[in-house]
Amino acid sequence: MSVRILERTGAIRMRTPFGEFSLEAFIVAEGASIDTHLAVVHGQLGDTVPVRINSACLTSEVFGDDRCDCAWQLEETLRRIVAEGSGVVLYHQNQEGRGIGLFRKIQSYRLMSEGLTTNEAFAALGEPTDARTYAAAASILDLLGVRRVRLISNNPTKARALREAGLEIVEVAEVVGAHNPAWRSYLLSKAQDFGHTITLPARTTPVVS
Ligand SMILES: Nc1nc2c(ncn2[C@@H]2O[C@H](COP(=O)(O)OP(=O)(O)OP(=O)(O)O)[C@@H](O)[C@H]2O)c(=O)[nH]1
Ligand SMILES: [Zn+2]
Repeated sequence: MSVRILERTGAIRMRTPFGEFSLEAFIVAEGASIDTHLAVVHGQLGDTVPVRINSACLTSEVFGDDRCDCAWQLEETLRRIVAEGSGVVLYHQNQEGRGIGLFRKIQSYRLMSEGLTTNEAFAALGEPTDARTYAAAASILDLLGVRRVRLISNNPTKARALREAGLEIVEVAEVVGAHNPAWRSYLLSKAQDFGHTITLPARTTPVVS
């Protein structure tokens, strides 16, 4: 589907607990949909650029809901980018709930609290399990002059989409919140049901004396 960037704001400066970033908003048309996307940039972008494509997860990022590691992934990415000196986060607010939107995502959580798996919940709602596309991300990267990417992600679909759009992916770096037991079943479900590359340490069995 063809993507057109209709408008861009120009960058503003953001000072965050992780460091300084510039932030720019873009209005992007993709087929019939028109959405706002953000590019968050740190430092002078080099030849190979650390990049994360981040789908909104309001429950985690605003309220700290502990069912998923989304807020931690975003924060960890910002920390890594600052440590490395430069990089880009593309933040897609319209991709909440893997593209089904906030209302439908909460409905899917409700169904999951009644015992359905993630996939069963999407099926019950008549939604595709992952409605996201990454053409807007590729177009914004192009505008920013990014050609070679070190992708910070566990999702092989994101890497494939950027490659198909003509970007060179030199590495895919996992970003897995393996340290928090609360996220374990979420991460296992992503690896099993969505084919994500997620390395988890084996669960240690408590020694009973
Ligand atoms: N509907 C629904 N959406 C979920 C569920 N769990 C996570 N999400 C959404 O999935 C998206 C996760 O986005 P990303 O952080 O880009 O994650 P990803 O596609 O797994 O890829 P990486 O994090 O890059 O490895 C967010 O939009 C969440 O709101 C769920 O159980 N149901
Ligand atoms: Zn989440």
